[in-house]
Amino acid sequence: VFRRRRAPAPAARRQRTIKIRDAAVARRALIDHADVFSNRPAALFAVPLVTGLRRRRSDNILSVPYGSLWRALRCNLTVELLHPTRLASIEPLQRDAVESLVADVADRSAGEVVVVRERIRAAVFPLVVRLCFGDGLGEHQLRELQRLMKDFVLAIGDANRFPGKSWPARLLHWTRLHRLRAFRRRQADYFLRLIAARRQTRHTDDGVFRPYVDSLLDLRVPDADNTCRSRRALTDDEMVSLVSEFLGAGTETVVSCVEWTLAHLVIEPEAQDKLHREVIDGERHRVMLTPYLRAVMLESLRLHPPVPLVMRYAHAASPAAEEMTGLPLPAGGGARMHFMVRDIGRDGKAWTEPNVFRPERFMAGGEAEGVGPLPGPKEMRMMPFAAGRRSCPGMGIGMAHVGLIVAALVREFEWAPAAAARGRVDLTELDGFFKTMRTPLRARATPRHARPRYTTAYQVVNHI
Ligand code: HEM
Repeated sequence: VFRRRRAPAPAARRQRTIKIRDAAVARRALIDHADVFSNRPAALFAVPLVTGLRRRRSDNILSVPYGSLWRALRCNLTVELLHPTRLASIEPLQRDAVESLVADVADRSAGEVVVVRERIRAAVFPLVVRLCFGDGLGEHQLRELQRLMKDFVLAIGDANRFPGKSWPARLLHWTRLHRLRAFRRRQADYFLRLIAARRQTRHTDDGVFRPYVDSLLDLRVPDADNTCRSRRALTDDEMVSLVSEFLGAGTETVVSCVEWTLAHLVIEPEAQDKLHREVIDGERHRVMLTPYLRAVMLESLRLHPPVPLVMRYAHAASPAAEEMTGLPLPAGGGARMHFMVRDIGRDGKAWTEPNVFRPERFMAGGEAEGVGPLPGPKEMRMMPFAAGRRSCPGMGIGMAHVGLIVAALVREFEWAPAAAARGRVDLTELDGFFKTMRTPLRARATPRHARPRYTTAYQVVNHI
């Protein structure tokens, strides 16, 4: 029996993954050597399977290589929607979402168990859809969008488990492949129909803010030669990927962060009481992001960053990369860098009792006084929104959404574990597309007032 020997993989194709758990090393790479560490690996997910395209990258901000196209897309999102000066115009939409959430929970009979994740998603998703498409989508369209986004997350998971991209694998699993591609077509068709409708109506909309899709329709990005000499409109594929990214990133990160935060407040009634007192007091002074609320959110993000792993691709040719990691990178091959966000936030060398939920560490006089959601100019202790040029542009709006929701839920209800859980909350993490709770949080919400007081007069634009 003859078996052909396998030729060793050429050096240029061999890739090595380096895991980084040290905040100082991560800071040096992502901030000091940003030129080297501003690209993600080409195949973040099994993109060709999900997109059905003969491309290795998707077309969204997260995936495009560092360069003029990325700059144009990111700048558009930031300037048009996420910049702190835009938060004031988004506030009425946030308030609608919070009011509908409070009404939704209050509608349940006192003491009824609430599956927290489902209720939060039901309030946040319509908000994100309004930010994306503006007003005017009906209940039916909203439900269809929600179903597509749920299927999208499942499709990514399925594609990542796909047994290979070779032709035999494709033939053997053609039904799965067919399903994935059909899904992508369905998603694209539906998004493009909504985008086309928006193209017709956007000039007659006198809303206070400009939805994301309007800005994408007007955007002109650098042409294929990657210089800024000629510009073009976005393709349909790009529009679909960007809308999908906006709906997914804008919803699931916030849902995950609120669920984890509430889980800790359910376990620790003293922290919940303290937060309740402070929220009431803050309301009197028309301040939303009070110090303890901010501390609770940061502590939750430190322990449970919704994106637990940040990936980068560093080219081998760079001496900076070698110097930074202290590891010889494979000649010609480059290396994948995995920045372990969750491990950095729980590093025993940087944090006392790192696995304990203790918001006080972020308060005045605490060990992490002055630490914020993004790394400071000199020191980095945690990175829930990553760091450097490709850090999260949605940090401000994400923190504002989470803060408003947590404040309203604690102001209106007293939260306790579901009786069936015998007072226990399972904090086991599930590694998926985002880091979520393995068992969705189920809690009892007892109204604190005879009738919920939905309307608030917060100033959202507030020191995040
Ligand atoms: C609590 C909320 C959020 C958290 C914890 C979070 C976290 C992150 C992290 C860690 C990254 C970096 C990923 C990497 O480098 O591989 C990221 C990137 C990104 N996030 Fe967020 N995010 C949140 C909310 C949002 C929101 C609300 C939006 C938009 C509406 C958003 C849009 C994006 C985009 C477009 C990127 C890619 C940036 C780039 O490559 O330049 N995120 N986010």
